[in-house]
Amino acid sequence: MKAILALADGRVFHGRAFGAGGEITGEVVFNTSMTGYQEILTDPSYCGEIVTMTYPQIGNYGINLEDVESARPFLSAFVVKEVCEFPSNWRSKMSLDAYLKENGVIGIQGIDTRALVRHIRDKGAQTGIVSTIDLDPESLVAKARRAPSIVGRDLVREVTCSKPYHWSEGPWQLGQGYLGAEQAPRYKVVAYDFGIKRNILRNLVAKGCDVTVVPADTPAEDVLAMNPDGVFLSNGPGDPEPITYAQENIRKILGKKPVFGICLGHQLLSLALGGTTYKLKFGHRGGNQPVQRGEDRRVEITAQNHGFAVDGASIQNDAIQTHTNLNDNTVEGLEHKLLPAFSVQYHPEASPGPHDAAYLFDKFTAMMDRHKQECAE
Ligand SMILES: NC(=O)CC[C@H](N)C(=O)O
Repeated sequence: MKAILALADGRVFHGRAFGAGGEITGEVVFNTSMTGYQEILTDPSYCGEIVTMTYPQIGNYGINLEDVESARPFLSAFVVKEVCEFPSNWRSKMSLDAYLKENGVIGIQGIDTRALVRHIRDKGAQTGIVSTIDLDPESLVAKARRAPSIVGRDLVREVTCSKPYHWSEGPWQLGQGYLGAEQAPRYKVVAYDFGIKRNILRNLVAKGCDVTVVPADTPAEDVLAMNPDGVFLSNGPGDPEPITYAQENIRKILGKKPVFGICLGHQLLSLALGGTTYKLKFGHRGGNQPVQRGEDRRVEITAQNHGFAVDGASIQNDAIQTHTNLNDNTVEGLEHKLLPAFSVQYHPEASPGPHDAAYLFDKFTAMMDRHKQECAE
């Protein structure tokens, strides 16, 4: 079956449908990870986005029931050069095609993804449409132009949990699957779910945290009433600016409890501090982004997935820029000058991606230890 991907600026790509049929709009972005398509499909941060994989063949190891980062895929559509029809892996339970069909996600293959990515890099990420129903390029471009932009929309409400829940699953081990907590938890953490990835929760459990996940709009008063040792701000989709309720809650928690933010959490923390964010030309998505830690100039290869960034100058009175992206010098990490709060724009939990930044979870527990001690004195 034929399918078309059309961009708002008029560029059109013809391909073949896989997964579910239909029509959907979204911000067209690309991810440079060579593996990890399951984790990418189920990362709620991709809500509202049409994701293109730069790796040319996707689906080789099929779909298993373990490598998921949330309950289901949240992205709008999936764009690939070639889908592997005969997956091979001992954990595989079904093909990528069958998985996308089951979850109602539209796929398009046979696309010259190199040409598409070069176009996005030159012209910028923009709204697009994928359709298996309407195959008229002009009509599709017109629909893409009319579709809402990702800027200014609250997508967090579409992915956050509806009620609080407790998380106790730890990291995965070969032959054993996901482990439980190895030790009695030493820290009580409340994690704001703006679209949280499970591997963040697993990393927190591995470091001795007892984690309660709460909906994105949970009032700060309710979180503080739980008396946690620390508050975690998760990743999540879309533009951080319209998520004003989260910024207000973070402002009320700052200084009272240690705070650690990742990706959208980092952007929301910066906005809560009075900083500003802006949309990057085409974002950072992949498992090979070089980031330098200012303190000792150590370079980490990081996993990333974001289209917005923090303006460093806007927060320099309150926070130190701890990490910098070596590709484009954008802000990758912050630490408050006086209060126990820090955040990174990238994904230390990886999944998929390199584990160079896993030390940040220890930084959070060390911060909670220090704060506990200071409160006891
Ligand atoms: N992974 C994330 O949390 C992404 C943050 C935000 N949605 C962005 O695109 O910049």
